Amino acid sequence: MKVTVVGAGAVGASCAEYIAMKNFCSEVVLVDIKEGFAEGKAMDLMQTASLNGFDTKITGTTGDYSKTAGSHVAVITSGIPRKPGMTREELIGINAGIVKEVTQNLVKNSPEVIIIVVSNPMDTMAYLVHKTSGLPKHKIIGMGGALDSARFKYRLAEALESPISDVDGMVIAAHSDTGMLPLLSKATRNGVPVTEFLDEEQQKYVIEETKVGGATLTKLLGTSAWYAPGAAVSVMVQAIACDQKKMIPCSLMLEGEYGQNDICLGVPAIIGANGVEKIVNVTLTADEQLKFSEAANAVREVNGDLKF
Ligand SMILES: NC(=O)C1=CN([C@@H]2O[C@H](COP(=O)(O)OP(=O)(O)OC[C@H]3O[C@@H](n4cnc5c(N)ncnc54)[C@H](O)[C@@H]3O)[C@@H](O)[C@H]2O)C=CC1
Ligand SMILES: O=C([O-])CC(=O)C(=O)O
Repeated sequence: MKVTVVGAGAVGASCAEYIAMKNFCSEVVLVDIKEGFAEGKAMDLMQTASLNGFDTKITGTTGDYSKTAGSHVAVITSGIPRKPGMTREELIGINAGIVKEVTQNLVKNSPEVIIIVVSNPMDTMAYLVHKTSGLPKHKIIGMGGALDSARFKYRLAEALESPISDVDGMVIAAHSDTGMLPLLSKATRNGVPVTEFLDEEQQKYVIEETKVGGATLTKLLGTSAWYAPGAAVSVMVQAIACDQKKMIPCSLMLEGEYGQNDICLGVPAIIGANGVEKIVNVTLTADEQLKFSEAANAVREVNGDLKF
């Protein structure tokens, strides 16, 4: 299994590192536009192989897409990250052009590829890939929900004063500060609804901190996060590589599901060898359904700024 990661920056390199350390792929190719950068990151990572015990071969290239030919999966992390005080949506002007060009190069060299979109604003970038790649819809997957759900579980465990492995939960809708929808009604601690343990104030705290999880880290770091984003991508790539049929919330093109059409939004899906095997329809409360629709309206407005 060959995986290409475009963008050898913070998220791309973290993603390549987690994929290699989990040892399920034969080859990872890093691509960047900055001269020598991907080659350098690949060499540095390869020099951890004997220390960390993996056999995945990692190579790097400055923009030579012929080296990516025959990739089963490609991850797009190229583009600029936000700075403190910015929204993800403000990145559209620069990132849309980059994502479009990268997508064309990837598909030209790997016509059968499955693309995982990471660059922000992610739901809109995933939509752009649908409109410009010519790939079938089950082969385009936006990464947001896997990361946001991990942050939700972190905040739930904090409020519950429990180990993270005791909690389960999922975030759907948009990968944005206001459009994320942590499904508190379905979150559990060892099968027991978390609402039985947390009072209203604690529930509100968990939801609000989850939604601004990326902004909180951006303020602390001066740029956006990379460890959890890289780990989230590696889980998605592994689900495809190992045909795990794992249920992961991902940003997918909706055609009637959750009452939406012609938009990419986070919904739970079964991820396996074919990419998206199935979108899972979860029953939402009336309030959750309303919030999902509001998130859709906001993403649709951002999508309106795209030029194809
Ligand atoms: N969907 C999600 O959950 C997350 C999305 N992100 C997004 O991922 C993107 C990358 O973030 P970082 O890695 O922190 O940024 P970074 O600046 O560390 O890395 C981006 C890399 O992309 C490269 N690049 C730019 N144009 C390129 C092109 N045309 N071809 C190939 N490479 C190109 C740059 O040279 C740079 O090395 C940002 O848009 C960020 O907002 C970040 C974290 C989570
Ligand atoms: O916050 C950002 O800009 C990067 C991102 O999407 C995340 O970490 O969730």
